[in-house]
Amino acid sequence: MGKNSWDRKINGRKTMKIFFDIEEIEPIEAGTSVALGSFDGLHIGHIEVLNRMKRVAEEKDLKSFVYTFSNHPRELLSPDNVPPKIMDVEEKVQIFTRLDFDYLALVKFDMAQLSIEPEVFIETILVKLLNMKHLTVGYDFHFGLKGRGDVEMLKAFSEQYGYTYEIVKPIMKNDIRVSSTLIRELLIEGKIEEANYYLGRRHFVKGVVVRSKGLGRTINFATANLRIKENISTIKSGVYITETILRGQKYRSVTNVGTNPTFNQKGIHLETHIVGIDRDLYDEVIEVHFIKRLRDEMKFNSVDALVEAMQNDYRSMMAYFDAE
Ligand SMILES: Cc1cc2nc3c(=O)[nH]c(=O)nc-3n(C[C@H](O)[C@H](O)[C@H](O)COP(=O)(O)O)c2cc1C
Ligand SMILES: Nc1ncnc2c1ncn2[C@@H]1O[C@H](COP(=O)(O)OP(=O)(O)O)[C@@H](O)[C@H]1O
Repeated sequence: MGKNSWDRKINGRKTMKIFFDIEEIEPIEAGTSVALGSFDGLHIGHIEVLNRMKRVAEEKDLKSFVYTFSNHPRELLSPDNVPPKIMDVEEKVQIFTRLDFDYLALVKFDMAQLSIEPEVFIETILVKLLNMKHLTVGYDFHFGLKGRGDVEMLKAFSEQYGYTYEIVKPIMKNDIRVSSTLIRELLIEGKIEEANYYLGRRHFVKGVVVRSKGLGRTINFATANLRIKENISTIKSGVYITETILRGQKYRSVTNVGTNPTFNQKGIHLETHIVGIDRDLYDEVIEVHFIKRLRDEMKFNSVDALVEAMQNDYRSMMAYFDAE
């Protein structure tokens, strides 16, 4: 196994092999059914592409292969206009692992990827390296130098290189085209229920619990603080009803995303109070799943007023779950 690749194991069963670098990809004798895309957010449109790719892999006895990126191509293309990420590599890996493919390549989108001629990408990466026999992509996928590669080019080369293809049409819901941009906007506006609807699942943030100032315990409201992650700022500040997964168990929780203005703090962070937990969680990994937004984060005049508001949030959260 290469230095950067992982073998994911679930219940001892070997499942998905992950490559973090093109150099790590090994020859795949059996041939592959490939899904190609950025897949930020992994919404219902992406899931459709991935499911169709997997179905063909099963039908044609090919290996299922997801080729995606660990960063957004726009970080190189237009650094001043990089969309906030819906999810980072940690969350992507989490969902891909659940979907269970044979191979996942999380390629860093660098100068080499940016400057590759699309025809060369098809020949050297898809055909030669991945031994691609079938390709599934979304209707608007672009690749290679200046984004010149598109579905028409992929179709045009299929006969010469001996692969079949399927182009997946946009998924529509309520006359709205589901896209990463749509979901990003909904999260930024705090419309979590709508975002979840188009994601086909609950938006979540996964991370390590870090030590903070220890104020939570002094107000009898311990909160697990996540290590700062870039994609936290994609969610509008405020208080949310959430469900937290810790060591595979689900817990009710109430979460604040914001800067804690009452304590004049800086920088956006995410902290959650988990029901039924009364122990140290430092260094543990938790997943916070967003369900409903309760209110804006506010600057209170006193700690007492803040505590009262937090107790109110707690009661709203408990009432929500009791009614479920
Ligand atoms: C449910 C909930 C609601 C919160 N609402 C606010 C708020 O409106 N304004 C604010 O300044 N901080 C808010 N906070 C953050 C608290 O100020 C924070 O939990 C406290 O400062 C303890 O921080 P520490 O864990 O970093 O010690 C909220 C936290 C929770 C869990
Ligand atoms: N119910 C709970 N929800 C969240 N964290 C809890 C809970 N009970 C205990 N903890 C632990 O207490 C810590 C939070 O206490 P707090 O005083 O807010 O400290 P800090 O400022 O370091 O976050 C969490 O990181 C976790 O280790």
